[in-house]
Amino acid sequence: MTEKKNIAIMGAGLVGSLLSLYLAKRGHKVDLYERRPDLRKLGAFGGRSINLALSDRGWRALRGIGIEEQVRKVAIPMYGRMMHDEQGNLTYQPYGKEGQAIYSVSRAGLNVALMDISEPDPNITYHFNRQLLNLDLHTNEAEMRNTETGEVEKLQSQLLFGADGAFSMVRNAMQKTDRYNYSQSYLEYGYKELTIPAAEGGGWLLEKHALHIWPRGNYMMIALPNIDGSFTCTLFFPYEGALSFESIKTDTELLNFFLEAFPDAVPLMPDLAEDYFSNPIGSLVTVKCFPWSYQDKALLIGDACHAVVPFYGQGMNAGFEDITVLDQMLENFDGDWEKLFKAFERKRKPDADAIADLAVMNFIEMRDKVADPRFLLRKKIEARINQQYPDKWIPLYTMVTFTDLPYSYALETGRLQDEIMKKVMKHIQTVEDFDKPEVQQLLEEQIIYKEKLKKHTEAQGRG
Ligand SMILES: Cc1cc2nc3c(=O)[nH]c(=O)nc-3n(C[C@H](O)[C@H](O)[C@H](O)COP(=O)(O)OP(=O)(O)OC[C@H]3O[C@@H](n4cnc5c(N)ncnc54)[C@H](O)[C@@H]3O)c2cc1C
Ligand SMILES: NC(=O)C1=CN([C@@H]2O[C@H](COP(=O)(O)OP(=O)(O)OC[C@H]3O[C@@H](n4cnc5c(N)ncnc54)[C@H](OP(=O)(O)O)[C@@H]3O)[C@@H](O)[C@H]2O)C=CC1
Ligand SMILES: Nc1ccccc1C(=O)C[C@H](N)C(=O)O
Repeated sequence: MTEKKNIAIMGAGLVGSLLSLYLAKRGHKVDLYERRPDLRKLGAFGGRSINLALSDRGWRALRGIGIEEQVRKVAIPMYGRMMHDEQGNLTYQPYGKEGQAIYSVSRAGLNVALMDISEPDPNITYHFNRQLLNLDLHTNEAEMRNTETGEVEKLQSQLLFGADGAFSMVRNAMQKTDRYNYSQSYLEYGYKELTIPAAEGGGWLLEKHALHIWPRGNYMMIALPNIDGSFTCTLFFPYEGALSFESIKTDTELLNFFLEAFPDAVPLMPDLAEDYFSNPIGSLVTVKCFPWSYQDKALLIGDACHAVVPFYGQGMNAGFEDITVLDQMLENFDGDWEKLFKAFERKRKPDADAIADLAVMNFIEMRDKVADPRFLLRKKIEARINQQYPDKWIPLYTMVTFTDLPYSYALETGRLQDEIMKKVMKHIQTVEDFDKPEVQQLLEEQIIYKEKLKKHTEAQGRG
């Protein structure tokens, strides 16, 4: 039996709260330190409703701790994308096969559910209003500020997890160690959250089982449904330039821009100007770093070691998958934490890098390509290929969203499939063209080639 540890988790966000349950399940004593106040005492979570898309990787981690069904009750399935053009015309693209969906959940609601389920565990203690200021990695001595009193306290733990998000202080401490690799890259875009309220008397003003997109080439707005009937909209917009956060300064400029760009949304957004001018602009950053651990003392997890831009809706899902992977490794654990941390970071780093790249690629798909009929035709053709070769061809979006195939495998296979799709699409003008003998023959050849390449790569990997 391995020794039970006193573990400190910095950050009681989505990943920290879920991680506490997995560690306590194995008998460890867990203390969580969160710089914000207890969300549950803020009443309606500060008034704003911000949601996230939860998909298979996230569900798997919730299932592992027995909380899947509870979350499903308040999750809204979104079966596809609903595109809105400049005239208000709608086009629909399913995410996967019938029944496959990504689920809109309230960020605060999920965090609260995780806290509510973990707090009664005698091995788990939450400490709110405690901000990590400094960490000495050699001793694991942390300097914590009580944000209510301003007092600074010292804290000692045997093991420490950094689940403190994209701007992690635990990572900050690691960055000061020898030969530490770190990069951060900001997009020239920011985001602003806006609202479409519920219909009078209740209900949703747009189709509730879809993720809505207003793709406009250089920028876009999206909307995800909430259970109270409202939608949270997010405008992804350049910081600077002719049409940008910088260029829109007055209510009139804002309304004129929205009437031109999103005319069908304007009548649904009575608080547009108030939301727009009072809500902050969020920045969009990719953070890559390595290693993720320090000796047998500390490990980063979630956004703290791999913050990705939100366009694939995978940031939290990837963080939750970190926990599933770590838990699998703990199953055969021999008590050597340093070895475990090293194995974990080696396994997850290529996948974290892959989802970071995929997320940037999906921004271009969402803001631009989805408005192109050729792109939508291509998606239909890919669905037909998947039907015809179910075990040889899985669309990239499906691999990322509806399977637990490693993100790095999905990225690599997706690139190969993209090459093949380009060749196939040269022969296709309508869905019916898919059945033409020349298309079928080309596809057959390409699938054989792809399978050979896969076997070759696998053999190399083994060698
Ligand atoms: C606009 C937007 C949309 C997104 N949409 C999706 C989506 O649809 N699907 C998806 O899977 N992901 C999405 N994400 C990503 C997702 O929000 C993150 O991946 C996820 O929140 C990461 O969880 P985490 O617990 O690692 O970090 P966080 O949720 O940031 O939690 C970190 C916690 O640590 C606390 N903390 C920070 N510093 C300190 C400190 N010094 N001391 C103590 N505590 C500290 C913070 O207060 C916070 O509570 C989106 C992100 C953005 C910005
Ligand atoms: N990958 C991405 O592009 C982004 C990811 N996220 C992730 O979303 C989750 C929650 O988002 P949310 O609650 O809105 O988080 P916030 O945007 O509120 O960020 C939390 C805190 O981080 C600090 N912070 C914010 N932006 C920066 C910055 N550019 N540089 C340094 N510090 C910054 C701020 O602290 P202070 O006030 O003390 O300065 C802020 O209060 C987090 O996981 C975060 O990791 C959030 C934004 C972008
Ligand atoms: N949750 C998000 C937040 C911001 C931007 C995109 C999403 C998505 O989920 C996009 C979805 N995966 C899509 O490809 O249509």
